[in-house]
Amino acid sequence: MLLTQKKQPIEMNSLLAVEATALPVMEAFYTIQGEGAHTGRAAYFIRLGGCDVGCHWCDVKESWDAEAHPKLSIDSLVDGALQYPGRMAVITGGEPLMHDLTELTAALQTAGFQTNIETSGVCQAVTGSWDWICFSPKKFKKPNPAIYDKADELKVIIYNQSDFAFAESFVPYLRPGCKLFLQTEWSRSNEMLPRIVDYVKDHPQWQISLQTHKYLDIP
Ligand SMILES: C[S@@+](CC[C@H](N)C(=O)[O-])C[C@H]1O[C@@H](n2cnc3c(N)ncnc32)[C@H](O)[C@@H]1O
Ligand SMILES: Nc1nc2[nH]cc(C(=O)O)c2c(=O)[nH]1
Ligand code: SF4
Ligand SMILES: [Mg+2]
Repeated sequence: MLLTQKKQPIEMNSLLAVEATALPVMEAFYTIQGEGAHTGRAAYFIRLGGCDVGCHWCDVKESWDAEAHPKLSIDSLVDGALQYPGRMAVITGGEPLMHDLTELTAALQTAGFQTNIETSGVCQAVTGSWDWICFSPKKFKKPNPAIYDKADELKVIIYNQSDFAFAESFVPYLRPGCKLFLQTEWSRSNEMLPRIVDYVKDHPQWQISLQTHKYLDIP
């Protein structure tokens, strides 16, 4: 009886250790946020594996298969971020909300990081504690409306003319003050950027977001 009582906590501890979250990580790197409201700020990016949205123009298709990427512990991810002076972390993917991000964001915030996410909003639930949510909805899979009143920034990719109406369709559901960005799909820049310029001049509640890291030739 005594033995059983003594052993139990040890078994519980080892069980907890086994269950501690690890996440599939395609890459993690320190760079400059190239897009949206925080453009130009130093940031540590953590790109998680796994996405089933299927955007045909996605610029990081290698991220889609979660199984193709090693699972890393939360501790090692936070340690990696702490190697650099910036204290803004951007969690992206793949579709990061495919994973439960409660532990990762808690650990990053405890370590002093601002937690930002790039998401299509396609998810069962919006997990994690976020200082900034960039919601980038896609026509290819409907977002979970749970993201609407949490988004700080709406960033819609403009591939063709119908994407302007798609972008506007989300506005009524967002919080007042949510920033509104239009970003050209990279390969369609020559055709769509002049149209985005005209659109923003006519609809000044919107701003242009460019993938400035691609012009700068940085990750
Ligand atoms: C690669 S996605 C990962 C995060 C999440 N799955 C999403 O789509 O928001 C990061 C950002 O890059 C944008 N993006 C992806 N491919 C792009 C492209 N070819 N041109 C412009 N933006 C692109 C996405 O819309 C999103 O805002
Ligand atoms: N520099 C840089 N800024 C970014 N902003 C969003 C990105 C992403 O892929 O989520 C991204 C990226 O891949 N690189
Ligand atoms: S949702 Fe994001 S990661 Fe997934 S395919 Fe679309 S752009 Fe790529
Ligand atoms: Mg990118």
